[in-house]
Amino acid sequence: MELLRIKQLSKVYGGKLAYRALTDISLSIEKGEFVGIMGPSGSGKTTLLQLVATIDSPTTGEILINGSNPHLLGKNKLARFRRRELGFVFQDFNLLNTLTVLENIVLPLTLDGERADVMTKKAEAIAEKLGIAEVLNKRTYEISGGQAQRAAIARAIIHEPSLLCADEPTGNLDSKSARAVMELLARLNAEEAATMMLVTHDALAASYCQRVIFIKDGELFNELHRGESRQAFFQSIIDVLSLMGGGAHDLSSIRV
Ligand SMILES: Nc1ncnc2c1ncn2[C@@H]1O[C@H](COP(=O)(O)OP(=O)(O)OP(=O)(O)O)[C@@H](O)[C@H]1O
Repeated sequence: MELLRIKQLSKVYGGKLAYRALTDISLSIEKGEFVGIMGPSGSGKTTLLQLVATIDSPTTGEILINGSNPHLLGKNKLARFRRRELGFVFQDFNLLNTLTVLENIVLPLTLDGERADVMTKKAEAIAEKLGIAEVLNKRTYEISGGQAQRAAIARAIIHEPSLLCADEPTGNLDSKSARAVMELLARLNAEEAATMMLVTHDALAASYCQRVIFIKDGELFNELHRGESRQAFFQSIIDVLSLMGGGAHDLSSIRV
């Protein structure tokens, strides 16, 4: 079943000098798929994710999530759609540092008026699964980057969104924590059938996806499907990146 369909999407940023960031992108993502978006710096990856995440709106073209176009919703309905149907994970975690880890994780449910005991139970179950049960009562500045990103992932999935949007989720992590976060996302994808769209410039992170879509200068460039081996997939990703001139040379020595 198709979860996301993007039809002839284009984005032109306004301002004194108009800039065409995306041109005529069409693609679809099946329910339960884990898809990576890669491309050189400035190719339009974040723009694409922000349009899908309804953070920004397209200049032309259409985005359908579960068959409906969120960009046609009014302000209040859009806010509710975003809160219920989407989950977000960012490079800098975006946790609120005045709150505990537990309070951060239950935030999406708080906004929807869920009962406190129900929220705590859900948060504890998720924290257990994500290996952060022991830091639930800590403040966000008392935990490691890897734990912070796992807390952000817990917050992003606690309301079981239709689509998890992640923008460089491993960008601020050391390689060991980055790998742990990617293994976690892959496990959530496999076990919970969570649909995920991940923007990254990190070939190792992308190798955990089932499919990687490459964009260059705002246009679709190529697409790779993962076979049996993640290591072989990683190598194919590196090959496409170097074909694109994506600065893959500094990645080729990474251990996979
Ligand atoms: N709000 C904006 N106004 C004008 N131009 C923008 C805006 N946001 C992004 N751009 C431009 O659009 C292009 C695509 O940007 P985008 O952030 O989507 O690229 P990216 O592939 O995510 O890059 P990176 O890997 O460096 O994060 C860039 O040239 C950028 O300068």
